Amino acid sequence: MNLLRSRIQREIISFSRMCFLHNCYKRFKSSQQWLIRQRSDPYVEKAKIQNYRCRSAFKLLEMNEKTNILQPGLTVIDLGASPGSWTQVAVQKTNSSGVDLLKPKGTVLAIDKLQIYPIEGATIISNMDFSTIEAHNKVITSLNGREVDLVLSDMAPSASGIRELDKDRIIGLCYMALRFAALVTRVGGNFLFKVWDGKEVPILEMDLERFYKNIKILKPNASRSESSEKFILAQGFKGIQRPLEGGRWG
Ligand SMILES: C[S@@+](CC[C@H](N)C(=O)[O-])C[C@H]1O[C@@H](n2cnc3c(N)ncnc32)[C@H](O)[C@@H]1O
Repeated sequence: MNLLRSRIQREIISFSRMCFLHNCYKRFKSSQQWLIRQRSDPYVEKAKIQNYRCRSAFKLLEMNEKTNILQPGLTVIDLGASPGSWTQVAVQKTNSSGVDLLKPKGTVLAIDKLQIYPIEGATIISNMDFSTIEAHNKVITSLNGREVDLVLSDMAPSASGIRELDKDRIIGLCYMALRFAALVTRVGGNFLFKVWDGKEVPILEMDLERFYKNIKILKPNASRSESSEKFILAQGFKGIQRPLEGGRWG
């Protein structure tokens, strides 16, 4: 009996070792592929040259080129902003330059659960998980009563390796961003956010139609074709009844 038990224990240990080694190999392989892809990616090089913190800047630049959602003078919130390339683009586009010099300055507020190093012209809220009430209150306080023209969300959960679970998690982040956008956006304002395509996306699009006049799906060239990532632009916020101070609704 004892012999059998120790044999089973040995088998379990060697199986665990095999799984551990297999996982190490998978991680090594995927980090090698990541390195190769980064080296041959023209957007990585362009981001370095143009001083953007990462290649994602070109996704927003391209989507803005098509839709003109970023204009001088706008108030913009950037959710899941670290390392900060979308915030850099938002600051550039909402602040006047050249012929727009007479237009008012924009306001950009960026938040992430990770560190965001300072970006001139933006208010940064680092190391704060947006799924907490404290984070929502902090953003609302920083807005100082100003209504928001545009909410951006490039938030993405850390990959668990289980695709369906990750897709569900990003949908959770999208609904959280939508609820917040509905609280702070002015009537007519816009909401641009990232999803990973999946069975929940059509339901999300239907929910968006209750709050926004126009829904567009965008897949910029800078978004890798093999990625299920796509962006949804919801335009023309219809407005909701918001709670007044003291808990009444108005
Ligand atoms: C793809 S990155 C954003 C890149 C950014 N748009 C840029 O251009 O630099 C996704 C970010 O979402 C953030 N994120 C995910 N869940 C979050 C949460 N609950 N609260 C705040 N940030 C979150 C991650 O920390 C990560 O930095």
